[in-house]
Amino acid sequence: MEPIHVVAGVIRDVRGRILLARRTQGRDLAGLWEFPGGKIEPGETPQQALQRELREELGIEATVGGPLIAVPQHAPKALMLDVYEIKHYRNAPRGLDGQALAWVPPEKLAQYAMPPADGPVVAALLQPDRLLITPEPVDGDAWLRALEASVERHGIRRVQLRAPLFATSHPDDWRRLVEQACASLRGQGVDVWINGDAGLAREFDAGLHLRSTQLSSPAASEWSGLRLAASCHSMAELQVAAGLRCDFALLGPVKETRSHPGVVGIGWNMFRDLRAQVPVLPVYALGGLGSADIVESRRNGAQGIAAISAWNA
Ligand SMILES: Nc1nc2c([nH]c(=O)n2[C@H]2C[C@H](O)[C@@H](COP(=O)(O)OP(=O)(O)OP(=O)(O)O)O2)c(=O)[nH]1
Ligand SMILES: [Mg+2]
Repeated sequence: MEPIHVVAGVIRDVRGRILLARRTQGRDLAGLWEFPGGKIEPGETPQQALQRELREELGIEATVGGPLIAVPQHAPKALMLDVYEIKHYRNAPRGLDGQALAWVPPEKLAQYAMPPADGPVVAALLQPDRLLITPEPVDGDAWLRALEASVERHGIRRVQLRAPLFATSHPDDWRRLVEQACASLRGQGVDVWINGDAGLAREFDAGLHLRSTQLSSPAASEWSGLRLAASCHSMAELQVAAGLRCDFALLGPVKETRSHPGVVGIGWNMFRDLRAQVPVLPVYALGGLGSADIVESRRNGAQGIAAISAWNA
């Protein structure tokens, strides 16, 4: 069955607060808060449908801006939640269907109970659209300098420290590099994640990025109290990541990568289908992708892209 195409708008006031509407009684998802909008009718473009919905529900005349994210959802209802920024609007929004309205500071959005497909929308508004994954160090000091330069130059706000080979062969050197990287990246305002090692994540107060192999036998007690993220290659792994309440997951490879020549990617259609099985969870696309792919990733329901080599320069 074709998914229902729903359009919704991110409407802001002069203080940067975002408008949520509460679904009225007697409809599905009653009582939950949502971005104002509704179903596209035959013959309408998404922009036309959104203008109409905002006029009907709020009494505003809106100019629809750029797309934010299109979240595919498989169950309980097959739908595509297609969200746009609203650039300008005339008139003050009113709840014309009797729905309650709330102007919510972005950092408080998570306090409102929303439908599952809104999880990735809120994440798209609040969390970085790029995740830098470090390469293996050859020379530790050069690795650290290159990491700092890359973060600075490309405005990166989320980093995964990953070097499975070096961490195994030089554990003490790796620990020292992680300590230094955590200190300096935090000074640059970066959200830091450590690959695989719960002890280091705890010691340096970073998030723990789980390898896909760690998802097959989750060590929930060892990970308790840590922020978690996970690398996934299948629906089963994504479901474990969602069950662990990971902040986000990585899914790929979407395209063939330099590090794995000959391994064919899953492509965007498969990415979208897998992503649709795990509402709520923000998912970065990984594998052969760079900044130029962010817009396409968002059209396929991704938080953005993760890459080892895209921002090394
Ligand atoms: N508008 C909106 N709908 C959402 C959001 N998240 C989410 O899962 N949905 C779902 C709920 C519904 O199943 C569907 C929207 O359908 P709806 O019933 O509100 O559609 P509508 O405004 O055209 O109203 P109706 O006349 O058909 O009742 O999308 C969201 O943030 N905003
Ligand atoms: Mg509606």
